[in-house]
Amino acid sequence: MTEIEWWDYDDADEMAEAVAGDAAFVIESALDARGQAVIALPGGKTPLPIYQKLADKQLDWKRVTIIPTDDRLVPMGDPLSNVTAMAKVFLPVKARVMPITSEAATDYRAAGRAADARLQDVHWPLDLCLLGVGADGHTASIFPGEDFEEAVAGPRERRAIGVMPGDLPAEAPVARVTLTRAAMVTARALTLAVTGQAKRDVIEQAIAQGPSSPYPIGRVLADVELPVDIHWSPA
Ligand SMILES: O=C1O[C@H](COP(=O)(O)O)[C@@H](O)[C@H](O)[C@H]1O
Repeated sequence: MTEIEWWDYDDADEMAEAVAGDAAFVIESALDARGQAVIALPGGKTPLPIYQKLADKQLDWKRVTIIPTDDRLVPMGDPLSNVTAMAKVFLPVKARVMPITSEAATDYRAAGRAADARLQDVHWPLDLCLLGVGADGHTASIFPGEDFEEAVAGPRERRAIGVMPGDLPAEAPVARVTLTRAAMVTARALTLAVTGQAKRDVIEQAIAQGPSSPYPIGRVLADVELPVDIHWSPA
């Protein structure tokens, strides 16, 4: 059973400050130990204040690689592109922001294979994997649907796959590329940052269901070997 600790905050700004502080500590430790750090950050809207507070930290950003936990198959620059949002904040501080999608891929599965190949060049495991959660219980871009089992229980060495959500989410109704569960849970630090009571209810239910949870976040968090921190604020 996974050891999970909840951290509650009054608001999203307070949560962002704490999560950015923890992430900076992890990055600093990796830089001290290895001279480089590799972290995965979630997309969507919730982490935007965290990006900014993290980028404001005095770190040797040139030696930090940032990859999205997942991305939508849209052109670079599109408002739905997770890596574009990260690049806007972290390129000015000179971090290496690495896309996991490319416009050249012919279909979502090919895009997933290309991402997996590209990620073989990155130092592994991740120093930090920060995850978000959707109101429907998806995390990164692991959704119920035909690619679900492959994403949560595929070969351990596979780092990324292409995914077509069974029900396309209204806020971003497109195919995706996502890190696999294996790539995420082998990170040296695994952390979630979420807002809102509805998401908290879904996560608590998913954790209680354990490995048989129909929610992606439940499958990802079941039987994780390292302790997991969940940062939460009401809005
Ligand atoms: O589609 C996605 O959604 C989740 C949740 O996003 P949020 O805006 O509700 O915080 C996100 O974690 C994931 O990376 C993203 O691609």
